[in-house]
Amino acid sequence: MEEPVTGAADDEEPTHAVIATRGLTKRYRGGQLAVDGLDLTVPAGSVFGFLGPNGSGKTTTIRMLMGLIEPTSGTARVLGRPVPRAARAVLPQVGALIEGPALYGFLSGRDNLLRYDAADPTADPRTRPGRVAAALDRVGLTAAAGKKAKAYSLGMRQRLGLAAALLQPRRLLVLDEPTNGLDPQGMREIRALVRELASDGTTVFLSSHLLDEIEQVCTHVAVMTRGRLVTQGPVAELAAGARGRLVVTTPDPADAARVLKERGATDLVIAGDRVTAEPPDQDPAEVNAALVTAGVRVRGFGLERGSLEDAFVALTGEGFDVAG
Ligand SMILES: Nc1ncnc2c1ncn2[C@@H]1O[C@H](COP(=O)(O)OP(=O)(O)OP(=O)(O)O)[C@@H](O)[C@H]1O
Repeated sequence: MEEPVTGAADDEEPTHAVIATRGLTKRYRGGQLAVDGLDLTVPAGSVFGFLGPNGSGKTTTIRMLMGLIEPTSGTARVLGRPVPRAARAVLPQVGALIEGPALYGFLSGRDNLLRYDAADPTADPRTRPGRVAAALDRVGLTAAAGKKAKAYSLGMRQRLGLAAALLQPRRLLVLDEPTNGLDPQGMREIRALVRELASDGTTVFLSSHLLDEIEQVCTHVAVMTRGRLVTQGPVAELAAGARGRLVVTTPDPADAARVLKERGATDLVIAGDRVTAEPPDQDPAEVNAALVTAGVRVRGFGLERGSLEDAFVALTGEGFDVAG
């Protein structure tokens, strides 16, 4: 019954991967290819952002990882075990917040958690009140614990959902769009909470369609578009990869491009009086001097700061706020 953790197929698996998928694919019955050959590697201890516009396949992936739907093909491992096959063994170690928490509005926040905890057959009833109090404290809801959940703001509901996910110690938290629909204050609270949880060593996998959210809280990112993985890796590396495009503004763009090319700049683009390029590996001051020496009239010279957004646009060739 138990799947061996090691085996031929595991040899290539990075030992610290908390989530690893290989060729994971989901085609829905209607024919929609929602996830297409996904190879995802989520390192232990990371705050991993799963970034993509609406309809890019994030929720479908998460549902496969949580054993809620079967992949059409490919494999997925969570905490080293195959899902959905070993889902029952794995999922108790995973806290999940998917598509908003299911709460009873007529019950208080505390009573919701007590009910939640009671539904877990492994949870000792004698230690229940302590567990619930600790979870409420963790998400900052102690003062509001006696209020009915229907009187909670959306942000408070999300926090209560997180508290439910945190009743047991978890090695992995999976959060599907945890700040969706929240006001800026609610977003800040959830982000702070995610950072705090991660600092305790819990791996957090969160999906988002918000670039700046990923930049603010995540150590790693995978970028999805139309069911396909475009790239994945540390956020800093990705943003750095997009950094430092050279921008020269000049009435002599053709001459500028020639000089830049001679100096080793690549990927030159001329647009009106703007020449942009991947800068050569030398002091920008030298490049500027070379332009001036060659008689190029330089109005502006600089290196653009790269962002994850630049990386995304460069990788996908599209703006970010596109639907489906
Ligand atoms: N149950 C389903 N049956 C058929 N198609 C589906 C189903 N669920 C999702 N899809 C389609 O699969 C694609 C991926 O959807 P998915 O919900 O995984 O994307 P997403 O990135 O999570 O987007 P969102 O943020 O809008 O939820 C979309 O084109 C969607 O219309």
